[in-house]
Amino acid sequence: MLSDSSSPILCHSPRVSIIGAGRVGSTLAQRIVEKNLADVVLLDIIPKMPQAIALDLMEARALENHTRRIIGTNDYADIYGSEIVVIAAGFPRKAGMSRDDLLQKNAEIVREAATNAITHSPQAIFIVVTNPLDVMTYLVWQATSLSRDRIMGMAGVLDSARFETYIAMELGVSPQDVSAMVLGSHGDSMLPLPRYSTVNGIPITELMNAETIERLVNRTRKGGTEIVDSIQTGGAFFAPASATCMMIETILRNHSRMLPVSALLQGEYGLNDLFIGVPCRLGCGGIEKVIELNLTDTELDTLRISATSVRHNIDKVKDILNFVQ
Ligand SMILES: NC(=O)C1=CN([C@@H]2O[C@H](COP(=O)(O)OP(=O)(O)OC[C@H]3O[C@@H](n4cnc5c(N)ncnc54)[C@H](O)[C@@H]3O)[C@@H](O)[C@H]2O)C=CC1
Ligand SMILES: O=C([O-])CC(=O)C(=O)O
Repeated sequence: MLSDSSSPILCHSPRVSIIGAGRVGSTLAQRIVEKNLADVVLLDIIPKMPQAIALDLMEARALENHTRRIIGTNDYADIYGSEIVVIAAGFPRKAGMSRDDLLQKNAEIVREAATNAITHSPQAIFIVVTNPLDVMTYLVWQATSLSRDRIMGMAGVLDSARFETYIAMELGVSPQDVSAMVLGSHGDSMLPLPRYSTVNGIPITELMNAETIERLVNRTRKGGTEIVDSIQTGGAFFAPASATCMMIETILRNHSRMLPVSALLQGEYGLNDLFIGVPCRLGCGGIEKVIELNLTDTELDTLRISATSVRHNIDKVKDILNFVQ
C-alpha cells in the first residue's frame, strides 16, 4: 500500500509560483513542466483564467510525458512553500511605447504582488520579469526586504540570446556555438559586449567588421521593440519564457552558471543601491557572486548612462508609491 505520510522527503517536488498568467507567465509554466523541473502554481487576478490555463496544461501532461502538476489560482495562499516566485504580472507595452512608459501602470501591481508573495512564500528566491525591468526588481526588493542573493531580474539572458541569434544568423553558424554577453539596463541603453562575445572561443571581432558588429549591437538594443512593433498589442514571450526558465533550472539544479541578471549593486562597477544587468554566478543559493569585469572607459560610460536612467526611474517610482526608506 502506498503511504503518503512516511516519505515526505522523497515526495517533495520543487514548486515554482508564477504571478501573472499572461503570455510570458503561461508560456513559462509550460516550459517548466515540460522540462520536468518543478510543479507550477499560476496566479492571476482574472477570475477562472489561471485555473483554465492550468487545466489545459494538465490535459497535455500524458501527451508530453511529464508528471509535474500545474495549479491555477487567484489566491496567494496557494503559493505556499515555493522555492522560486516569478513576478510576470502587469501590462506589456504596445507599439510606440517605451518600457519606461509602463512604470506608472505596473508599479502598484508589482508592489502588491511582491508583498503578497513574500507573505506566503517567505523562503523563496524571486525573479522579476515585469517591465520596466530593473526598476520593478528594485521595487520588489524594497517591498520584500530580501537579501540580494534572493532577488534578481530577468533581462540579460534574453538580451544575450538575441545578440547570439543575430550573430549566428549573420555568420550562418549554429547559435549553439555562439556565446555573447549583454549587460546594463533592459532598455535602449543596454550594453552588448562584442569584446566578450565569441563563436566557439573565437572573438566576433575577428569574424566581422566593426560596421556589422555595430549593426547587430543596435538590433540587440531594439530587439524587444522589433517584436512589439509587429505584434502591436504586446511583446515577445517565447524567448522571455525560455530565458526565465533557464535561470530557474540553474537555481533548482544548482548549475552554478555565470549569467547576466539584474542584480543589486553594492559598490561594484562604482554603482550602489540599484539593480542593473551584470554577470552573476547563479546556483541553489540564488545569486552566489556578482562578477566585476574590467570594462573599458567607453563600456563603463555606457553602463553609467544605463544606471542613470534606472536611477531616474527609481526616483519616479518612489514618488508614485510614496516610499518611506
Ligand atoms: N524582462 C523581460 O525581458 C520581459 C518583460 N516582459 C514584461 O512582462 C510583463 C508581462 O508580459 P505579458 O505576459 O506579455 O503580458 P500579458 O498581458 O499577457 O500578461 C500579464 C498578466 O498579468 C496579469 N495581472 C495584471 N495585474 C495583476 C495583479 N495585480 N495580480 C496578478 N496578475 C495580474 C494580467 O491579468 C495578465 O494575465 C510585461 O510587463 C512585459 O513588458 C515581457 C517580456 C520580456
Ligand atoms: O519589449 C518588451 O516590451 C518586452 C521585453 O522586455 C522584451 O521582449 O525585451
